[in-house]
Amino acid sequence: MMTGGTGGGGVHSMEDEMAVRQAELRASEAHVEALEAQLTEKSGALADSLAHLAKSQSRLSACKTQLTDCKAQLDVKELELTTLESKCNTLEAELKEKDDLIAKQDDTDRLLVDQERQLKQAASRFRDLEVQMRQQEQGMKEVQSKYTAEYSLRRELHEIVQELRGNIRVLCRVRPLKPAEYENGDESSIVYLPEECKLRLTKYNEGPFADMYQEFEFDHIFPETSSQEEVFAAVKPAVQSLIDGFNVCIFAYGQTGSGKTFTMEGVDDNRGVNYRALDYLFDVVGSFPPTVEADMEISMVEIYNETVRDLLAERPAADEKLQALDIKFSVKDNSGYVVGLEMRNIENMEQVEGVLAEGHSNRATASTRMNEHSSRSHAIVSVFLTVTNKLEKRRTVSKLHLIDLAGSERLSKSGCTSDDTRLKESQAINKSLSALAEVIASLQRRDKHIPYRNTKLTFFLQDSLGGKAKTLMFVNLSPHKTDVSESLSSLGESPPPFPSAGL
Ligand SMILES: Nc1ncnc2c1ncn2[C@@H]1O[C@H](COP(=O)(O)OP(=O)(O)OP(=O)(O)O)[C@@H](O)[C@H]1O
Repeated sequence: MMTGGTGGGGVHSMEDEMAVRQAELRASEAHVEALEAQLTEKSGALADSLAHLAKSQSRLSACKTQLTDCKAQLDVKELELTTLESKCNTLEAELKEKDDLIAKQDDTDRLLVDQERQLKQAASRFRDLEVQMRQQEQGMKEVQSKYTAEYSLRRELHEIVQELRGNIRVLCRVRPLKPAEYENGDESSIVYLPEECKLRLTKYNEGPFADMYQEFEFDHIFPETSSQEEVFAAVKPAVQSLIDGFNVCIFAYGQTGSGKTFTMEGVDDNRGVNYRALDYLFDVVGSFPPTVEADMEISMVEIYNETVRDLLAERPAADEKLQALDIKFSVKDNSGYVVGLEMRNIENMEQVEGVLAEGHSNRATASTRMNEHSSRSHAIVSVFLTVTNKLEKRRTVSKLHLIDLAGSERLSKSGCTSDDTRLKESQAINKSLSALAEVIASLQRRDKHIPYRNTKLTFFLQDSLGGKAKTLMFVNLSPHKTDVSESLSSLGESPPPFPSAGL
């Protein structure tokens, strides 16, 4: 642009400046071009870089996928590894168990070898023992046959002796006077023994008939001084008969207080027939050879007023009476038997003591007046013996009845007839004692019919009275003068027709 003052010179400077500016423009354009060229270059480079990046990213993503796959595979492998490890552990444990088993098996094998060796030794020892046993068996057979021969001989001899003596033996035992009977120093006894088996009973002590006496004969008489041992010695053969297979009855008969219970049971420190018989039985049975076996059972009954009571039965209540039992007939034994009778197995004297004590205590509880009751009832202890000879395959069963009879006093003595209980008791006792006497008498007469069934006592004892059975009767006597009537009565005689002088 031209200004007024300067004319032509301002155009030039403007042209110059324009030229400068153009030159600058051109330079700038050239620079822009250069920059553009650079930009294009850079853009190309960037595009390359981007393409490279895209490639790299795609490679990365492929790598990542690969990595995920690898990881998944790794997990699977890890799982497999864990399973394998656990399998490995199990196998290791199994292996250890197998090792232990093998070790044990080795021990067992060693033990087996050892046991085999021991077994061989035992077998050889067994063979030796067998030989020894056969020899001993042979020896034993010889001993057994000797024993059997000796036993039969002894049995035969015993039988002959018993037959000579008779199957019913009557023995008399006189008890000593009791201190209370020594009246005013009077120690005289009405019993005198002129001979071993003869007894003389003084009927009157003084006065016109002082010399009167009556004599009685027995198979044996035991005077006042006889001991329980001496009495048992006479009973032993009867007990032996039991072992030989015969039934045996041992009775004690006599008035109350004449010594029946003392003879049969005895006292604590001086036992009687019952205990001594059982003691003897255990001795004999204990000496049997091993081929002979014995089994013993015991029962205990009481017969009171024709009622049988089992003294070993369980009492319904502590203070109640024992139940009455029935006697029925057994065709097999041809005898009466008590239905439901309690039998106790006995193997030694301690058991016997226990059973008999139990029976006595039952008898005592059953009565309010024990002493009177026991005098007025029959007590029967029965022993059942079974002997089995295993070699001879023979078995014998025999019974021993030990009977403490009720007091035999006559009605007039036993009390006033107005007492109903006493009267009934006396009648029952009289009935059974006379039935027993009748049975024994008919046996001695060898009657065809023996009246066993008349009373419970004879019915119960049927198979042990008569036939081959042995009976032993003790007649117990009091030596005191006030008992003379009863003593005569016990001996089967009528009492003196009038009161004895001095009594
Ligand atoms: N041989 C004897 N030696 C010594 N004492 C005896 C003898 N016999 C009997 N006694 C005694 O005489 C008393 C009566 O005897 P025991 O009781 O045996 O008579 P019992 O006939 O059985 O009488 P019960 O019929 O009343 O039972 C008892 O004290 C008893 O100890």
